[in-house]
Amino acid sequence: MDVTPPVILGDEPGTFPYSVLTERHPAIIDQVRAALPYGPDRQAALDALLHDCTKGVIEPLPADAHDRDRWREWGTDTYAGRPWTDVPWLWSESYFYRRLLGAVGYFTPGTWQGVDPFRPAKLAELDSPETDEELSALDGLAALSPDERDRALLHGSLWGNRADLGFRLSAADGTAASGTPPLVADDSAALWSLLPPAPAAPLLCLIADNAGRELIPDLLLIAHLLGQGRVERAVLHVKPHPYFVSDATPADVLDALRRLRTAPGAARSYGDTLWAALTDGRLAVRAHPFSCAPLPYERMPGDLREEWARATLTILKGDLNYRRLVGDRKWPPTTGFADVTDWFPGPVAALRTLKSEVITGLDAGTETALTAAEGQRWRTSGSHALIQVRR
Ligand SMILES: O=P(O)(O)OC[C@@]1(O)O[C@H](CO)[C@@H](O)[C@@H]1O
Repeated sequence: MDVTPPVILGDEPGTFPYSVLTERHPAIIDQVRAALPYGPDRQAALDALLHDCTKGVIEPLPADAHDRDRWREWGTDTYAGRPWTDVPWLWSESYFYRRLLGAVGYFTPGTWQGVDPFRPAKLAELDSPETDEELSALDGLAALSPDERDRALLHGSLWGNRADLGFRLSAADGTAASGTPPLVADDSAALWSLLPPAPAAPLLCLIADNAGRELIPDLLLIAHLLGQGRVERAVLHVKPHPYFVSDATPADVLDALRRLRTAPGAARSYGDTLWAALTDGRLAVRAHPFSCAPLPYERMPGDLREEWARATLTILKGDLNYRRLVGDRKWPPTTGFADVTDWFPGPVAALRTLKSEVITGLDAGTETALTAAEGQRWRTSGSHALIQVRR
């Protein structure tokens, strides 16, 4: 008997996925219109997308789209003609961002080719006083014990996942929740045991999520692990094009590096470490097309499978990567994390704040306590976090 629970759709009014499709996506279209002075042709394309994604059905990509065939393989042949709310939520969200980039002319020769519609918001965050504060806090790390420093940098990367610009559009007061309650699952001991101080792990892969205030602590963690000799080589996976509002692209990596190297104090030396690691090849940045695929990682192509099989550890950051890792399904929360990730080609860790319904690997007591205190809100509020590891 097949006991795999159903994939999450966006078809139930009152649920978080439904609100993303019917409220968040229109709000993102407005945000994009306000961010850059798109001309009448682009405004009309955005009008058409707004109509399509709220009142229309899924349309295939135009015949001349460079990635039309890729998207046919990824699902447009199956889902074209269906309402956006009736297909897997993971798929419809991802397709929305592809269509948005099409509407603003990101892929077509002309003024807007290659212009990230989310860049103004990303830069504002990167240059904010909050980022200044986070960078100056690095000066205090030298006074900590090695274990405390490890923990501070790991938790910096974990909680950096709250800094998600798309998520803030939906947070009740426009900001993500503050405070850091205990983790709902914490396998950090297993994570550190995979990355002992010696011998150095030959390869760490980190699959990044958001730019700005999440990417900076991700880079700091990588610099720390390289600097400590826990890791010989690291590959940072980012998105090949703008995605889910604030997801990191190669351009965002360069912006983050610039931010670190122009900061005073310890931040600058972390930036210098990263610069040196990039130039001598100990750190590589990769932007694979599958990073923007609307599919679970279980369907990863052979080259990624091969790389992640070689890695001592692959760390996946954030909510969307978690959904893609465990499958965006209605798992009972106590389903074993190791059971749903047993197909992953090597040891894998998830560092995630909880921003959507899907969850695995909780113990029954934790689930009961969270639900008693908050109803189901703990699943989506972004105020809880986890570190889960499968060796
Ligand atoms: O992956 P991230 O940045 O942590 O979160 C992405 C997110 O904001 O977008 C989705 C809803 O659009 C949810 O999975 C989640 O809330």
